[in-house]
Amino acid sequence: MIRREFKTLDVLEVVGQLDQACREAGFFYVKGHGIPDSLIKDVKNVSHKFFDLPYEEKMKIKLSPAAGYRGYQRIGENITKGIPDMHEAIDCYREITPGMYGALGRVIEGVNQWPHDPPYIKALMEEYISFCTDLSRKIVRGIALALGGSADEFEGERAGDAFWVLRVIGYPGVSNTNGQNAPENDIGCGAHTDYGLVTLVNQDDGITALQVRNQSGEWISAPPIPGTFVCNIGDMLKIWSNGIYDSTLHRVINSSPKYRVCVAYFYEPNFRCCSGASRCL
Ligand SMILES: O=C(O)CCC(=O)C(=O)O
Ligand SMILES: [Fe+2]
Repeated sequence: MIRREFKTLDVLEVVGQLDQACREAGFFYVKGHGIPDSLIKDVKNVSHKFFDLPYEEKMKIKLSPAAGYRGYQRIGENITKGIPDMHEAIDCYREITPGMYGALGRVIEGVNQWPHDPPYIKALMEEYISFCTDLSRKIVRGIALALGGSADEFEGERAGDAFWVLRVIGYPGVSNTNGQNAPENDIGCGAHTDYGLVTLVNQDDGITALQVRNQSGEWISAPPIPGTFVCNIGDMLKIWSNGIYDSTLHRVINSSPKYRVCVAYFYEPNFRCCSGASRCL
């Protein structure tokens, strides 16, 4: 009995902290999340190995309409507000079998394209995605409570079968020309808000590149804290919270000479949520 009361208090405390972070910043760190540290690191290590490969190798899993827009995207292919981003990436989505979502889903039907080497990468990434889905669901349950709803407010028809996205992103370091650092830092990812519910950012330790815009309009760094995820709110959660929580602008500038990897997991509503479910919006 006493144990139970303690548990309720713990939940209330975390929910209170979530509420404050979502109202004030739209960004927070998540620790004690239960995802094994070894898995979090392995995911980044295999990503580094992939981006280290020659361009022709990476192009073997090239993103294409025929592959449901899944696969490798070369540097500069991703555009934010008209400007090419200085990153390369592997884009993955919840897999969609033919006909699953009718005509609307056809464009994104397909399975993810994983590098062939190392052979275990597919299983590793799929395990990671499954952990991220569970963790995101828990965070969103906490957010639902923080908004005064029931814990499962955003489950079922809304996000019970999240159309998640995983982006494995690589940002080249600042090049060293004639022994001097280049004066200008390229924008790794231009200022944007994420469009979904919540994002889990698993970034390389030791490189500070992610920047978040605060309420005074200043860019604040969100440095990596080992063992944690940076989590941020997307536009759909802003809408579902009636604007009580805001999706915050952020950008990436890798000023370090080191190549930086970030594996970003985006937890989204169900694919059909806004087209088929009567409870939505
Ligand atoms: O690289 C990062 O730290 C964040 C990337 C990001 O904001 C995004 O992919 O939406
Ligand atoms: Fe983002």
